Amino acid sequence: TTAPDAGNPFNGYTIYLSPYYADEVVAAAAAISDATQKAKALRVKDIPTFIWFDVIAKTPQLGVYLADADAKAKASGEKYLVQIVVYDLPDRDCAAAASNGEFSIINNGMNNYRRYIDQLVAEIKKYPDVRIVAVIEPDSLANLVTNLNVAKCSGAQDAYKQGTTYAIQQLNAVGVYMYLDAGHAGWLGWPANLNPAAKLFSDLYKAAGSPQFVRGLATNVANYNALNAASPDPVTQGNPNYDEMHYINQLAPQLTSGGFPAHFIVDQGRSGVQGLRQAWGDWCNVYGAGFGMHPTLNTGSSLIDAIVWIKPGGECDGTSNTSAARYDSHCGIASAHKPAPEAGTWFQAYFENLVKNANPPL
Ligand SMILES: O=[N+]([O-])c1ccc(O[C@@H]2O[C@H](CO)[C@@H](O[C@@H]3O[C@H](CO)[C@@H](O[C@@H]4O[C@H](CO)[C@@H](O)[C@H](O)[C@H]4O)[C@H](O)[C@H]3O)[C@H](O)[C@H]2O)cc1
Ligand SMILES: [Mg+2]
Repeated sequence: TTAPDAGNPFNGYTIYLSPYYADEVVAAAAAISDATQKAKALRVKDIPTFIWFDVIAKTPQLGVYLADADAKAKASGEKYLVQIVVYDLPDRDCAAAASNGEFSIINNGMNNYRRYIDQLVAEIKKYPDVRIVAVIEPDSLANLVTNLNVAKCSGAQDAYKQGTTYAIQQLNAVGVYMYLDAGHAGWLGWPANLNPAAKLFSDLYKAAGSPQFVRGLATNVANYNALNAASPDPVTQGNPNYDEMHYINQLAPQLTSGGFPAHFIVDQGRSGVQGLRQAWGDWCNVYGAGFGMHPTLNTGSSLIDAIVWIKPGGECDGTSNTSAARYDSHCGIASAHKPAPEAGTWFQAYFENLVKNANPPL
């Protein structure tokens, strides 16, 4: 694979359903006694989400999924696309505690990260007929825009830049279509953050050699913002970019003029209900959230390739156990659903609420 297809990489492709998430959903539905809710829950297993590679031990599993997608493609005559999240930088999630990862900079982190990327690439090379869309490193570059005052983030600055650069260059060489994580309207969408964000993204993109398969940015990953809010959520007060569409419309021209003609994908997996948060910065297991707009290419904007579900609804954002090593206070606040298990593990009560509160209804 030398050059990307022009236009929207999702066009004409069948999205591969994560068996991992489907299994979680089937088990969750089995635990729901109400017949109506159980039926609604089961519908979620047929909605495509992104598969998160949050530990190096999961990298061989990518080959299993690619082989499965390849077989399904050959059996059906359809073209298959697998959605993944690359998420294993050393000193990960530097401004929070809930999703701290396995690698640390001081403990050979950069070598371990390159090994992680190399192992993903080795699996990808085996299945050239399966298209891959990858979200690159949620919460990494966004933290370099707003949190250099946090020691762990300023200490991780070089690692995040070198790591994401290595990732996009290596994945570009094997034809993976990529969207860099770009926080959300309530993070980088504040007017004061827009230009610094655009500069960081376009500088990194150009320094990496403008990799052709880097299609643009992913927004609202694991967050709750509306794509198009009917009216501004009160917590957005002070920010004219009160939803993802406003954020994208303001950011895109700054990226283009910076030499990065970006398109976007927007996570709506947990955006069905607005007006839930006490503060816009509340990000952990926000209570009352619902599954949102279903994945579609009918986005209403030429800037947005697809509405997607990136954070798999029902997988926890972080533990509420105050004595846990990865306890983050954001998971203990009023708007956080408690008690909550460790980040990434199944949060049954939360999933049941996502089903109940889904908008559009399941
Ligand atoms: O009135 N004004 O003019 C004005 C101007 C600027 C203001 O400051 C802005 O305030 C914003 C909050 O409103 C801050 O945004 C929050 O930043 C946090 C990281 O620091 C993010 O947390 C991450 O969330 C991820 C999931 O999204 C988690 O996976 C991850 O673990 C977790 O760490 C929150 O989402 C995000 O909402 C901005 O930094 C800050 O610059 C405020 C007012
Ligand atoms: Mg997180």
